[in-house]
Amino acid sequence: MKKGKLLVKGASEVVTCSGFQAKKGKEMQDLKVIPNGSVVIEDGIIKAVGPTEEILKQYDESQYEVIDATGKAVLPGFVDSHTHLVFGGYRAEEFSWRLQGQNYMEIMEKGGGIVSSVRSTKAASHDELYKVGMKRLDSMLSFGVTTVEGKSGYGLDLETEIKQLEVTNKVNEDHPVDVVPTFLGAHAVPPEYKGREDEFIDYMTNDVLPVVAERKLAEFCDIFCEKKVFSVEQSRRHLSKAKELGFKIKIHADEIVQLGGAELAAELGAVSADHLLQASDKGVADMAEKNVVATLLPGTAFSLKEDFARGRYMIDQGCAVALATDLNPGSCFTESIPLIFSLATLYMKMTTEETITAITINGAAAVDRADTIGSIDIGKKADMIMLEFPSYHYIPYHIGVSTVEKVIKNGVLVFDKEQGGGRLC
Ligand SMILES: N=CN[C@@H](CCC(=O)O)C(=O)O
Ligand SMILES: [Zn+2]
Repeated sequence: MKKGKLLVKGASEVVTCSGFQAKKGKEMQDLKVIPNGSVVIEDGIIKAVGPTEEILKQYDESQYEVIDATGKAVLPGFVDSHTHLVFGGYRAEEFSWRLQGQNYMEIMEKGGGIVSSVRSTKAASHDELYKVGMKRLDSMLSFGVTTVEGKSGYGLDLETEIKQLEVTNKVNEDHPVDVVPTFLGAHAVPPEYKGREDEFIDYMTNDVLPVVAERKLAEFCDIFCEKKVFSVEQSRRHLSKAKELGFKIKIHADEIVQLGGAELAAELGAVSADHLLQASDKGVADMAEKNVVATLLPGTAFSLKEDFARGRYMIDQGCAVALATDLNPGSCFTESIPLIFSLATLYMKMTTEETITAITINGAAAVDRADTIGSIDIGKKADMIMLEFPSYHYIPYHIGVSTVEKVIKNGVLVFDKEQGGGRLC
């Protein structure tokens, strides 16, 4: 009777990240590591975790399929809590323009940037978007990601926003990685609405948002609150309606200019505020007080050659910090978790422990799932990774390279470098 019963046995360390809510400030440092540990899984759920000796006394290993984790570290699956997963086309030329000195907003103002991806996403079929979405999820899985958030926002009209969200929901159904859908219809002002930003927000708020709610296509609503994009007042209006309709809230906040997005996130009870390169001291204090997860995206700052968000300061002020890739076709085209580890530890003054917390339990909190994923705790989904190495310290140490050997999703082995390194089901 082994079906659905898995024993991950004798890991040199089980990095549990134990907890059922976001870790704030100093709590981020404590990974609650069990040396020489084992994990018992039944029907996709963690049934027991503890020192191997104790687990083997309580559970008869002959009743389980066994993964031998001797000499390997086991951690919760990573949660990439901010991505623009489904988009059509690419913008490689913009990368070279940026190398030549043009900045992100200049490119956006001359018709490149987000609206360029809007054109390609409108032109792409459902099937084309599905294929690239699945491919990107495969890549994320290989880095140990078991849950991602995926935003729309390359439609900016009813039909294309719906198409993106339908594809997001479909890849969620078909791929082992879970995808949390977010509606980001207010991602940019389309050219036909230039100078009529309020009308566009009214359209998104009154005509598109209710359809997304009615069809249950997204769990979160997000907005790009930024100078020359959407003001704090427009963001407040749009997000307040979203809340009334039952969406949870995220905000692209204080990325390029200090506009007050962090403060707005706290005022509205957002689950997370993201980017935050320019967040004010008051914004940081407000987020800490109101338990808004500060989701930092160092890959984007790196790619845009901007100063990094003040991760160290935010943690010291008692914030819960999450880290994510921000995978998107413009400002940061990467699925690379190792890159995020390098940037957070080497450039943002975050410790390895804080970085792991930021991409496990705090990532889970950023998608409002800290009660079911993000840690190795009894009763949670068995989403786990096994490294090729004996300790979590190898993750940032092996610079830019994935240290993940195996990925277990809902109690099933779905990726194994030893079996070729592709998706197994
Ligand atoms: N800053 C706004 N939105 C995206 C970038 C989207 C794009 O450039 O296509 C972000 O989170 O970085
Ligand atoms: Zn984003």
